[in-house]
Amino acid sequence: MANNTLEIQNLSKNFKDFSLNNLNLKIPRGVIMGLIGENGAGKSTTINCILNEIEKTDGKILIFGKDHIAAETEIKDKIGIVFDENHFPDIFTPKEIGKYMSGIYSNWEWSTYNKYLRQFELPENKNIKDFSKGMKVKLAFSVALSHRAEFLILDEATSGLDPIVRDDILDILIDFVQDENHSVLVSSHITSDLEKIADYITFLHKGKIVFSHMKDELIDNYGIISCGTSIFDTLDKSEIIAYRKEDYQYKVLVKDRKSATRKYPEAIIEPATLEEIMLFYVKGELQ
Ligand SMILES: Nc1ncnc2c1ncn2[C@@H]1O[C@H](COP(=O)(O)OP(=O)(O)OP(=O)(O)O)[C@@H](O)[C@H]1O
Repeated sequence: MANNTLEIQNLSKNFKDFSLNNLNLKIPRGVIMGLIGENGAGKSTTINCILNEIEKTDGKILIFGKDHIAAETEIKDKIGIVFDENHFPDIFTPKEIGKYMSGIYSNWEWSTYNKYLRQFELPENKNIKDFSKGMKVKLAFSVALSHRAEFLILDEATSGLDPIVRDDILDILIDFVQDENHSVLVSSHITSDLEKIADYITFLHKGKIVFSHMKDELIDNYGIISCGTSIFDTLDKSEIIAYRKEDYQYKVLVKDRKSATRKYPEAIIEPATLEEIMLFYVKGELQ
C-alpha cells in the first residue's frame, strides 16, 4: 500500500492566460490537506487535473500509488468528491440519486446514505430542483461519504453552508481521517475552518506553490511584528517574508516569531493567522 494517498510530480497545466507551474505535492495517508490561495490562484485547476477532468500539460499524478489516468476507474471508485456547484440532475430526488450511485460505486452503502440524509434533514422524495444551494451541497456530502471512499476531495465545498452545518462537516472530516488509510484534500477560502481541521496547508499563488507546511508549524512559528520606522529600519531584512506599511506603522511577517521576540524585545510580535499569512504574501511588499 502506498504511503501517500496523492503524489503530484512536476504538474503543469497551460491555459492561454494562466499556467500551473511545476507543482509538487504529497498527501500522506491519514492527513487533511488544506489548499488555500486567492481567486484564480489555480486551486480548481489543480483539483481538475488530479481528477483528470482536464488534461494536464505535463507531470505525473499518482493516487493510491497508481497513475491517475491508467487506473482512473479503480481510483474514482474510492474517491468522494464535493464541489461548490454540484450538478445532480434536477428532476431526481435523493432516493433516485442513491439508486443511480449504487450502480456507479462498487461499495455503495444505503444505510450510511440514509443516515446522512436524516442527519442533514434532506427529504428523500423531494425533487432536487426545489433544494436550496446548501441542501444540494449536503446531498453531495451524503453521496461522497456513502461509498467507503478513502480519499475526499472538496473544492470550496462548505462555503454555502450555514455555520452549524459547516461545523458538523468539520467534525465528519476529522472523524473520517481517524482511519489512517483515509485522506482529505480541501480547498477553502474559509481559512479559520482549515485552522481547525487541517494537518498540512498548501498555499498556491499565481499557479505556483508558495509553501506546503504542517499547519501547527505555521501557526507556532510565523509572527507579525508591529513597529514604527525606527525599529523597522533595524530589522534583519533576510528574516522578513513580506511587510505592509500602514498609516503610522509597519506590519512585518516573519517566519520565526520566537527568534524575533528575542532580537526585538521592544517590538510587538503576535502569532499570524492563515488569513494574515495569505494576505501578506499576496498584498505585502515582498523582500
Ligand atoms: N478552461 C479554462 N480555459 C482557460 N482558462 C482557464 C480555464 N479554467 C480555468 N482557467 C483559468 O485558470 C486560472 C485559475 O483558475 P482556478 O479556477 O483554478 O482558480 P481557483 O484558485 O480555483 O480560484 P477560485 O478561488 O476563484 O475558485 C484562472 O485565471 C482561470 O481563468
